[in-house]
Amino acid sequence: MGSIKPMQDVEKIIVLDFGSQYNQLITRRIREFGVYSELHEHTITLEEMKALNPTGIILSGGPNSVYDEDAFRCDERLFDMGIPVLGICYGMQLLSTHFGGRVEGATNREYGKASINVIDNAPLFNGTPNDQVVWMSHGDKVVEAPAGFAITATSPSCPITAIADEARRIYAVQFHPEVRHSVYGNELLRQFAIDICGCKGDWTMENFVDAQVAAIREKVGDKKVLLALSGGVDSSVVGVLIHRAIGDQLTCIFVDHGLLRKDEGTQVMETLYGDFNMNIIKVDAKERFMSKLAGVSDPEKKRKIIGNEFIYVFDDEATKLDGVDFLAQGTLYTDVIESGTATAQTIKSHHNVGGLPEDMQFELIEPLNTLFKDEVRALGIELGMPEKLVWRQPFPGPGLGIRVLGEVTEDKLEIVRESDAILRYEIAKAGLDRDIWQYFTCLPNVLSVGVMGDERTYDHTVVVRAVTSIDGMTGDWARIPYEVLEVISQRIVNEVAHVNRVAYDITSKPPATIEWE
Ligand SMILES: Nc1ncnc2c1ncn2[C@@H]1O[C@H](COP(=O)(O)OP(=O)(O)OP(=O)(O)O)[C@@H](O)[C@H]1O
Ligand SMILES: O=c1[nH]c(=O)c2[nH+]cn([C@@H]3O[C@H](COP(=O)(O)O)[C@@H](O)[C@H]3O)c2[nH]1
Ligand SMILES: NC(=O)CC[C@H](N)C(=O)O
Ligand SMILES: [Mg+2]
Repeated sequence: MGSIKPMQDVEKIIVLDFGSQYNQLITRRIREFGVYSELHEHTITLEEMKALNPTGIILSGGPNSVYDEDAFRCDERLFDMGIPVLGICYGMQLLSTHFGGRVEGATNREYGKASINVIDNAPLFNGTPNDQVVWMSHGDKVVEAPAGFAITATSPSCPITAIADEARRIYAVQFHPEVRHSVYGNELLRQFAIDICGCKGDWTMENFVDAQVAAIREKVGDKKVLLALSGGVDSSVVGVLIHRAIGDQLTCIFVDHGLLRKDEGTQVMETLYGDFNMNIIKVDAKERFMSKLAGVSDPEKKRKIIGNEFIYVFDDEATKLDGVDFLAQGTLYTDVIESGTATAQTIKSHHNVGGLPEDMQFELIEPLNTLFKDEVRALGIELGMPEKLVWRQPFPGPGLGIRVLGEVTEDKLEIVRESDAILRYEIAKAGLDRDIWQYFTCLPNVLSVGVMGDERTYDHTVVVRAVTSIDGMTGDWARIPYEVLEVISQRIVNEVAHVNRVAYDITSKPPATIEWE
């Protein structure tokens, strides 16, 4: 995952991805207490793992049963590296069978909170009570612990809840410590990283900046880098980071694809020119994007067309500059996971990951692709960036192209652009812009009957979407006060032509996603 391996010399825990929905939470919980952690595919080889120089390894949960023919496995030599290993759920079942234990399908699936009993002085559970509540999500279970392993926790429904081989420093738990419902889960992960692996816990965003700057310098040498700069948080942070590393070898390209919000093109250029001393080129690519999108209504097709066209624009700019080998993007971990990986299903193809053309010539530099949005914001503050930029709400690369549902036309874009501008104005006026994670309007392409000035209308519905979230992975609909909603609705219907109805989306993520396409 990712093209740059910057953190060679930093103490770190590697999490192997066996497809659990929660595996990304493991890495971020560990980073939260000062130990760098990254997620890697379970197919990683011993040689690749050694190159990462990990201090400990965690095997994540996953949907497979260990005895399935095509169940995900890992390079078994990883167990002989002599560094501590922690198996979680599927990870426990996998390492148990590897060491000669036995796993069976349980008669009942166990899903939700469970009370477990920990033996006295059990490693991993140090300092936590013997009776504790954890969060389980499994169908199979270990029914015979492997030789050399002690059973360190039990529960009525899962007698072998945790095991440990202290001599080999191999540990496993059937429950999910990374999920907040496991009351002492964080403690357990901390014990593993700090006490068992011996990490110092002194990793900070400052170390991250230093390591990334050094790695970017080494990788780029005297070549040139193009940065896809949107004016959003992620690519601006990448811009400052790369500029710190290689100065004028960096050129930023801001693409106006005709799918930007009202006045965004001019605002981005003013802010970025004003605040940073970087080379920025604005490319007017409206015609080429709109002509490629004409007649296309399938959301995944639209995303891929937009992702491809971005790269073709960068290609054209690169040939003008000569000697550009690298393309930098502000890709986050969320973009990677939602676009689908070897183990995770594609939810939607983010233009900058799943939407890239197969014949792309550039080598990618994506220093943020292991981080979550809130971590990137912390990084922006660490880099001394202005708060107004760091706290900007996210805006997706495909822009209004995925907020006009179905075919994108100029008329429909205009409705979204104008209604979105009203929404943003009113949210800021009500002082809610920092509390709500993301807020926008979209056009579902639904016409309905209304009455305006005694006349029948048959016009568009605009949907207001506003969510609270920490990292965009999950979210809840924002409880905007009725008075504010009322003003928003009135203004949109009165001021935006061809709108006679405003609806408010009250769905959380999951089951919905934040954007409608
Ligand atoms: N209009 C654009 N011009 C150039 N690059 C873009 C544009 N829109 C998106 N990108 C590239 O795609 C990446 C992903 O977009 P995304 O919206 O997730 O990040 P961002 O715009 O940097 O931050 P934010 O999430 O705050 O909007 C960006 O980091 C940037 O590299
Ligand atoms: O740069 C981007 N390119 C994309 O293709 C893309 N799709 C969704 N998003 C943003 O990602 C976050 C999660 O969105 P969803 O809940 O809709 O999947 C939200 O913040 C979305 O706005 C994108 N950002
Ligand atoms: N969450 C998990 O890792 C589940 C592991 C395995 N699929 C089971 O059902 O037991
Ligand atoms: Mg953006």
